[in-house]
Amino acid sequence: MLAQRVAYVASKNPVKVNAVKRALELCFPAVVFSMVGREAPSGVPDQPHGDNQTLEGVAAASVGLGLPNTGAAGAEAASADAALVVAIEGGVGRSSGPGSAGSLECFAWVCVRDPVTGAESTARSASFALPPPLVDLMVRDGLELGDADDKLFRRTRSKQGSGTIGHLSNGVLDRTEFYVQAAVCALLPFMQPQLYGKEYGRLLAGADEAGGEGRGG
Ligand SMILES: O=P(O)(O)OP(=O)(O)OP(=O)(O)OC[C@H]1O[C@@H](n2cnc3c(O)ncnc32)[C@H](O)[C@@H]1O
Repeated sequence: MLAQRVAYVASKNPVKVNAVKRALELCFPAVVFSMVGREAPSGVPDQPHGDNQTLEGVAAASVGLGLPNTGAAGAEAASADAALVVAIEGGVGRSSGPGSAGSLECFAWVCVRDPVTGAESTARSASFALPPPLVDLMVRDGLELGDADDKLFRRTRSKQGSGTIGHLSNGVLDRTEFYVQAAVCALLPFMQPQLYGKEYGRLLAGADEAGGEGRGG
């Protein structure tokens, strides 16, 4: 019998919930996850700028949703079935790469927390350069990337669909896939607790027990 666990995502954006679900399924094939998406305060602007602000937002969101004794959501997350809390925060920042130095690039940070042990892991996504017409709308009109994208490419709620990366890559890579890889990277310590530390081991220990019980019965 497969172990059942609840995974909390600090957003209701289906792109983020689906990306985390796919990453968890790939990383932990012996566990069946039910996903709960809830908004959690990041304490940073809707469009975070730079690595520091984006990281600050993703860390705050994962704590706000998952820590025990932070209200009903926290208590629930601390229950035996609660496996992990995952937050993803998209950010933009100045690129330092040759050829694109000074232009804006888009990236995300992912933070994964075990709400019981407090073990935490973060990873940064890949990044891509934003084209000048999009940057103009963001800088001149103060729009967040998703709104600038909708306006420039005449789309609706693009941030809940293929995202800017989906449009720019002609569908080669969509926002969900873009986040799946980053989420897998953030999950590595939870997959290899014998290498990263026993505080990351609760999920697998629980899954092994449930799998063992199932095989025995
Ligand atoms: O509901 P929440 O969780 O806030 O989801 P969001 O999509 O609004 O929140 P983020 O803070 O993660 O994203 C910041 C902005 O980056 C935008 N964005 C659009 N396409 C993107 C892409 O392909 N990759 C990363 N960010 C993208 C997104 O639409 C937002 O306007």
